[in-house]
Amino acid sequence: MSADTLTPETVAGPPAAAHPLLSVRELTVRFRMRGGREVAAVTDVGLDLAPGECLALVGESGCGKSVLASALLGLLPGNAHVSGSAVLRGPGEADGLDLLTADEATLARTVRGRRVGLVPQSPAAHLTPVRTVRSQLAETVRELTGARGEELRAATLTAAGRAAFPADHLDRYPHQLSGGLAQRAATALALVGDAPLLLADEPTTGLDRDLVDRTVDELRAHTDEGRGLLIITHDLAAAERVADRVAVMYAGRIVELAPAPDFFGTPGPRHPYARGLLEALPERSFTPIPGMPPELGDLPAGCAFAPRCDRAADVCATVPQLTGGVACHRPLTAAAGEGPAARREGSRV
Ligand SMILES: Nc1ncnc2c1ncn2[C@@H]1O[C@H](COP(=O)(O)OP(=O)(O)OP(=O)(O)O)[C@@H](O)[C@H]1O
Ligand code: NI
Repeated sequence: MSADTLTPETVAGPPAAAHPLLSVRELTVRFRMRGGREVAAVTDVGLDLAPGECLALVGESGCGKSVLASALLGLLPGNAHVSGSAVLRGPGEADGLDLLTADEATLARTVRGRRVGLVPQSPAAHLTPVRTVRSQLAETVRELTGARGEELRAATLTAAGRAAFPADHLDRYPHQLSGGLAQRAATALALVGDAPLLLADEPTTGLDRDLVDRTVDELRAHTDEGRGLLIITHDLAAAERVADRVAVMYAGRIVELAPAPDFFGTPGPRHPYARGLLEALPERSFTPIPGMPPELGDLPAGCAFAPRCDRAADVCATVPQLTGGVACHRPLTAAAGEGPAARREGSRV
């Protein structure tokens, strides 16, 4: 394209940046409990996922990661109130489909398993108890690819192999599987349709390190040819291995969104909570974050992390917005020698 054909839109970036695969805006999920109490599971979440990108969503237990994934698939229970938007776009599709307002028939027929795949957090609960893994896998392969006969048998074996599910266990029923094998069966099922967007919720629970690496590498391979991967994980080493960007969630909000090399390397995390998560790792300073996450039904006013934060000040009495990739009034700066890289060098010399 010559310079004189450039419009403000083309100057702003390539088409991939202009049309992300997934655009989430102001996603909020509240559960209405008996007695009128509300649980703010997800608050004002915004993020984009580009074609071919892997985003890792990390954060302590109960911070809203799985609720976010369930919202994208229309799988929340009836007492959930959802607002905001989550637009999924096919290649070259400018408008896309808002997953939050799509009707159940659309979600069931065209979204779940086809446009959006899910590796569920509790695989045992998602496998059909009365059927063998082979039968469940074959049915999914047949439905999503149309394969029949010998082709179907071979494709079923290939699907099992992608998630390192051993062929000699295919005739077992879910209750005959260990947690790790059930996890691999669920991963195999989720990979079958090569869905443009894959949500993997704790896909490596119960796996040893070799299998963790193999599983996340296979999930990462899913992003070839412009597919996207949102991986929810407690395993920061796995996130570092496969993610392009990291989103850190705390008490229902995204508090940091950063390129993975910046986050895990230099300058390191900028939100004090994100730094705390990294520093809690045994291979870092092995120091837990003091205190406990707040109750989502009873959030403090202002920054929800302030009661646990060694940098909290008066300004933290208001909720910080996510600007420039961090939602903190007093973010860490590498220049001040506060990043984890600087701390590590200081403590190990
Ligand atoms: N059906 C529901 N009704 C009421 N509250 C719910 C419901 N489902 C989830 N929650 C609440 O929403 C919050 C977020 O839960 P979520 O499962 O998303 O956490 P998570 O970040 O995935 O944690 P983990 O890492 O343990 O899987 C929790 O406090 C949970 O109690
Ligand atoms: Ni979860």
